[in-house]
Amino acid sequence: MHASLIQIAVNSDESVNSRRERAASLVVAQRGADLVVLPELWPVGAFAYTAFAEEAEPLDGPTHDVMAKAAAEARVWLHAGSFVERAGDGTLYNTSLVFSPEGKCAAAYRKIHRFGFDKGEAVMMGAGEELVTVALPETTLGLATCYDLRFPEQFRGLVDAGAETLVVAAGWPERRRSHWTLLAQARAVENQAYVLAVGSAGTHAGVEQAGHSIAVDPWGEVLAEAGAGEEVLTVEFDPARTATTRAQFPALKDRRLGLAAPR
Ligand SMILES: O=C(O)CCC(=O)C(=O)O
Repeated sequence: MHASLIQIAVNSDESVNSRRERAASLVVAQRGADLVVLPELWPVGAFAYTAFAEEAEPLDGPTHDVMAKAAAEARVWLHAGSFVERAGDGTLYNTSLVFSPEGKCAAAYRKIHRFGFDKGEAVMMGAGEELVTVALPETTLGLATCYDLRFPEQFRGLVDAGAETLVVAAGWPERRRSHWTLLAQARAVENQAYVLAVGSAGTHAGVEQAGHSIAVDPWGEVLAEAGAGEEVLTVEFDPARTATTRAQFPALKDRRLGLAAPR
């Protein structure tokens, strides 16, 4: 399988419309890939909290339409990263969309773990309540967004639901880049799954983005890693290796669930 991870730059001096058009061109240029992935909240910027309400869109808004068209034009499966969704009741969500090569929306995932503690996304957005997997012809994707990467139970839940390739769309800050790389490898090793973790580049709202998108195999080996700037990271991988790794080193079968609480 050939995946293209689009580490787009999200800088404050570019408009949302311009970046949307640029992202679409980058997707279309990946024709020939099987899967293309964009990062978290790339239209507005993951830390541009003050613009969230103004740039919020319905599920079938401009980002949906532009990305559906780009997926169909490129004939690829497209994880279009996330955007600020305004639901029917007015609640904002950090929502990722996945499109088929025909441009049909195959899945929507609302970020489960909101970042910011007592500010930003954590107080401005609603939390997703559902795990989301997407069955591609070659592999089943399990979806996660940025801060979710710190919560192994979400990934185990995705594996229990059949995920073989874990896709993380992020807007991870440079300040904690060492955590990003370490956690991406940890999620791959403990779940014996591919991890495709896609961050953004650039600086917005005063927060420098880490870049360093990374593809990790089910043994925890790094297959490819981007630098800090805008870049399309391409990676070839054999999806069957998830099953062979799990069969040859069957640690997932040794899980002990339902242990007694300490006395
Ligand atoms: O967990 C982190 O260090 C970064 C999380 C984050 O930036 C986010 O979820 O938007």
